[in-house]
Amino acid sequence: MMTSGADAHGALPEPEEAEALFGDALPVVRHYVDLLAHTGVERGLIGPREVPRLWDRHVMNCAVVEELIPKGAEVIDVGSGAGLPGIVLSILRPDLSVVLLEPLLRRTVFLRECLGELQLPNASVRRGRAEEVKEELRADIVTARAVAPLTRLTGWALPLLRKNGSLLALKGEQAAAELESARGDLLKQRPCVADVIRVGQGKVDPATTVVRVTVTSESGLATQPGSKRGQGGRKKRGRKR
Ligand SMILES: C[S@@+](CC[C@H](N)C(=O)[O-])C[C@H]1O[C@@H](n2cnc3c(N)ncnc32)[C@H](O)[C@@H]1O
Repeated sequence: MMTSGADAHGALPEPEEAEALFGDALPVVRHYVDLLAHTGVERGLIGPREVPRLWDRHVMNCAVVEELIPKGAEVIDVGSGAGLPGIVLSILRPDLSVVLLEPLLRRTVFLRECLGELQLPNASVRRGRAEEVKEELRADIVTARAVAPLTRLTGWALPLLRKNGSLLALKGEQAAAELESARGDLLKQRPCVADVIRVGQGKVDPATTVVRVTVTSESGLATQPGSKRGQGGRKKRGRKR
């Protein structure tokens, strides 16, 4: 059972900036924060010490990544955990189609319950590891936060991307150094360009640091005749069926 309501885990200070950031979506975001602070903590998905900083350090920090996602994009959130950043993005951007990819059953149960409670028809949950779904899933954007070091992460994420698609890896202060030491390996994995971007300036403090890796070649799957295309085998929207 999902629990929420009266706050048993300490105050949940909502930053003033939340209203401007989320607009009409704010009530749904509040509900999600409440689920994280209660059910998420009870089930061991969120550390109790994270509760007072759920808004700024987790939810808002993830939300600003939407600046880098084109309209109507298909997104895979690799290692979604309790839904960060995938659930936040699906609340904020109803135009997106988001797959929350997560191997651990306990977490996928929570994610499915959240999608039901928050009524998010533009998101779905897929239980699995990124390296296991590369023959099936394709996306325009792959997001990942706190999942793996960059070289391992790109090994999982780049095969999931369509040509010109991007991995958006939410990283900390060491992002630029991590990218520089990984650059040679990235190019061996798949032709790509990579940079470090700070998003959410003036909306979140500190701004969110993202390593963006954009692939410049077709994926193997997309060029195979008769192969499944798109998420879960769906053809990409707008293409002739
Ligand atoms: C530290 S948690 C981060 C969760 C969430 N992204 C966040 O920022 O709160 C890392 C998550 O990555 C998942 N994970 C680990 N290896 C994975 C893989 N190969 N493919 C997909 N997810 C993976 C774990 O199960 C876990 O939920």
